[in-house]
This record gives sequence, C-alpha cells and structure tokens, in this order.
Amino acid sequence: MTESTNGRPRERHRGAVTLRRDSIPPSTADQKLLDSQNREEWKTKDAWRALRILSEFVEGFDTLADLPPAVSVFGSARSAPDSFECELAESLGAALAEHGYAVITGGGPGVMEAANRGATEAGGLSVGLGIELPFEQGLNRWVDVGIDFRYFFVRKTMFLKYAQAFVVLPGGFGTLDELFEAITLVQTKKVTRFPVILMGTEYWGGLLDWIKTRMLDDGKISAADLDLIQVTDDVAEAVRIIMDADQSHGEE
Ligand SMILES: C/C(=C\CNc1ncnc2c1ncn2[C@@H]1O[C@H](COP(=O)(O)O)[C@@H](O)[C@H]1O)CO
Repeated sequence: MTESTNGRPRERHRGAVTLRRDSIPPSTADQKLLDSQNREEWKTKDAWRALRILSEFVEGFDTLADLPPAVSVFGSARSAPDSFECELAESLGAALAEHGYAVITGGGPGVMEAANRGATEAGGLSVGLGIELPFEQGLNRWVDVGIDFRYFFVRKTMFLKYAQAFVVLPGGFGTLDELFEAITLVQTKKVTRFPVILMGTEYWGGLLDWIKTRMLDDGKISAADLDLIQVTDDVAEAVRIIMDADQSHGEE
C-alpha cells in the first residue's frame, strides 16, 4: 500500500530524513537495536548506533532546553475525540497553558492530540515527542514544537527531564509503561519528588485497589509509596497540585 487512508503518501521520519512509499523499511531503529536474532550486527553495527543514539540526545537537549515550565501528559493513542479522557485531556491542556505551563505529549493521536489541542487553542506551547513506529505515524496537527525520536528510551528521558509533573489519563500498555517509569524514578529518588497525577478515577480504580491490597499487603511497596500517586478528575485540582509542588520546590 503506497497511499495512506487520507490520500497522502505513507511517510516515516528518521531524524532529519523523511521516507515515503517503498523507501520505508519494514523495521524501526528500536527493533534493530533490540533484536537478538542478528548477533553478527552487534559487532558491526551497534557501535555506530551508539553515535545515532547520542545525536538523538543532543537534538532533544538542544531543542527542549529553552522550554518554560512544562507538564508531561500521557494517555491512550486510541481514544476517540469525544471520549471522556480526550475531553478531560483537552481541558487539562488548556488549563495548564493558562497557568504558563508547556504541555508535552507523545505527539500522537487520542489523548495526546487532545492535550496538545487544548494547550494550543489556549495560546500555550504544545510539544510533541513522536516515536518512529512500524506503522504510519506523524505528529498531530496541534504540536508546535515536535521532535521525532527513533529510540523509545531517549524520548523517555525528554518526557522526564523537561517536566515539572506528570499527568496520566486512561491508556493501555504505553501509558502504563510511562506511569510506572515515572513512579519508579520518584520512588527511587532518581528524580526529585514531582507530582504524578492519575486522572480518570473510575478507569484507574481497579489498578489502585490492586496496588493497595495485593502489592502493599505482600510487602512489595511501602505504605508511604501510595502517596507518590495522586488521583483526581478535577482539572483545577490537578493544576493546583502541580503549582503547589512547583512552589514548594522553589522554596527548598
Ligand atoms: C496505536 C496508534 C498510534 C500510536 N502512536 C503513538 N504515537 C505517539 N506515542 C505513542 C503512540 N502509541 C503509544 N505512544 C506512547 O505511549 C502512550 C500511549 O500508549 P497506549 O498503549 O495507547 O496507552 C502515549 O503516552 C505515548 O507516549 C493508532 O492510532
């Protein structure tokens, strides 16, 4: 298939390079790096890959160093625009922009697009950190500053380094991965204690119950760890939590 469903040619971004139609390779840079089948490539290619990885860090650091205070918003790539979580994400993006925060998302569809839209329409700075995927992808139209990453782990560093807080809306595996990475970094004190806010109390209820009963009761986390996650459906409260934490950091 050379044309996408919207009539534009299929496209893949690799750093500064745009690939279209039959020039799109079947695999991604992440797949090649992590593939354990082609052991011969470990000797011949991985050292060069390290330079590419380094250049991705340089591009990310260079582009994002001038961001104002920002909040990373995570959530499903699959949610419909009229879903509860997209409507919440759009209001959140707008409220964050109105309080001077840039909004950082994965730059994709669903919740990411809604948060970027809210921020842009409210006159704020909307950032998208896209990722090369084996299927068609592109930054959503509401992103003002966008970077396309080849490597998930480089991109994750940017979400964490440039954010004052993390807000997590309903999502699937990708969202859970981002949520648990953020909490783990706060729990192990690898990042200073930033708010990690879950929005969508009904959606997250089952997971939170399991964490409070099974994980805690089994001694896999401590009671204090429960305080690392805050839960609300109220956009104003989420913004207040972020601003309070920001203020108390400033006073330290
Ligand atoms: C699945 C579809 C598109 C995927 N496109 C993505 N673009 C950017 N970022 C993505 C994408 N998919 C996942 N992510 C990251 O993970 C989180 C969402 O994953 P989930 O499994 O949907 O919860 C999100 O925060 C991104 O950072 C089809 O249109």
